[in-house]
Amino acid sequence: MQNEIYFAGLGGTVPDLPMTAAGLEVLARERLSPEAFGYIAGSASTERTAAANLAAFDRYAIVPRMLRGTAAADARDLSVDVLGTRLAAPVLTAPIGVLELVHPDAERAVGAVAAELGVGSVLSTAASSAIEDVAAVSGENWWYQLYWPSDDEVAESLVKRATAAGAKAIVLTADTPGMGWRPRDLELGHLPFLQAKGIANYLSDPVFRSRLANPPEESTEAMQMAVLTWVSMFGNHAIRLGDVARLARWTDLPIVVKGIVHSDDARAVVDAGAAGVVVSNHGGRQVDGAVAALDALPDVAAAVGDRATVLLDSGIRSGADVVKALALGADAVLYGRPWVYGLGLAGADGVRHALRMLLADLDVTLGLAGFASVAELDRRVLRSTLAGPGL
Ligand SMILES: Cc1cc2nc3c(=O)[nH]c(=O)nc-3n(C[C@H](O)[C@H](O)[C@H](O)COP(=O)(O)O)c2cc1C
Ligand SMILES: O=C(O)C(=O)c1ccccc1
Repeated sequence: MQNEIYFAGLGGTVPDLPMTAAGLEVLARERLSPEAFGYIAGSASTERTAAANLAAFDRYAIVPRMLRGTAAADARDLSVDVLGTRLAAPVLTAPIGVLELVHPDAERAVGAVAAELGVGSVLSTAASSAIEDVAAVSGENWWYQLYWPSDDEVAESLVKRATAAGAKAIVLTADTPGMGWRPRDLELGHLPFLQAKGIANYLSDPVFRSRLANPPEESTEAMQMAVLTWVSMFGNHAIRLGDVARLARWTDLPIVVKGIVHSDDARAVVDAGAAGVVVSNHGGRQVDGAVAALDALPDVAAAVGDRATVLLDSGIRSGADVVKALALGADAVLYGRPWVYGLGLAGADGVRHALRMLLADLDVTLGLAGFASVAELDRRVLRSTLAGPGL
């Protein structure tokens, strides 16, 4: 039944939201403030890497198989085990910072809906709510994303708080030692990271607070000083491979390095102790002109083999996109912008809508393509649309 996953628990009603990721973006452009929309939709410079991320999926086509008895919903299994985390589908919500710019329920809505649907969530360091508050509603399967501040003691404190709060993995984002060149934010004169909306994890951190002359709650000026203190420690160009091992001394959790697109880097971080990598170019928001994430995936997957878990983000918009990423070597994907538009349009309901759309589309696509489980997907499922006849 086409809509089983989508309608489960909805009582058969269709929310008043578009049924595609592209449709959500169009509606978000109409309804959200220009600042919020520009922040989400914007990428680095000419935004050609953001476009390349989507175009890369068009260079592969799924070749459906027939008469295999897999089109019935109860014949299918989308579940996966990633780093000891059992997920109902190979999907986690990507870490997205400053979500209060979009909706007051921010990451609490995202964590709760992901848990309700049995998928994972990754909480950003630049979140609008404190780690412990998000953990309280996010169920079991959430990971913590670390932007390693230039103050190591603050970094250590954040990691230890996330570990104590029940995170199942630490995701070290390697591609953002500083912010990319983002024309949309610059044109609006609006720098989201200068807002007090993305520093809840710092304001709630005892080590960070010890760096401030005055409690931020005391006055507008004290809050501004807190924001500037955060900005001064956000960028950290000094992080190196050896820091992966240092991070591992602060926590027993598996470490995943996010933002890997070169196979040498993938091999090196796994040698340095990472249990996983996220093949990602940050949705094209960092290095414009960088390789599309999907194009980087096969080499990275080959480089790490079965030594580490491989995830992919940057361009996942549909069920077919998930099938292609898994077929090219990913164990799971991070889902980004579409649910952020959903959050902005309808809070938790919008996040649920965006996630269910992806899961239902994946379920139907997998079954109609002739596969009973995501574990069956490999390169033979696809053909290159560039390669001419044959597989
Ligand atoms: C508005 C926005 C904020 C983001 N904030 C973070 C963040 O705080 N930490 C992080 O590791 N990645 C962050 N990312 C990158 C995402 O985790 C993910 O890599 C990216 O959104 C994937 O691209 P896609 O959404 O186009 O599929 C952000 C992305 C967007 C669009
Ligand atoms: O905008 C981003 O991509 C991002 O990663 C970020 C980092 C810090 C604060 C807000 C967003």
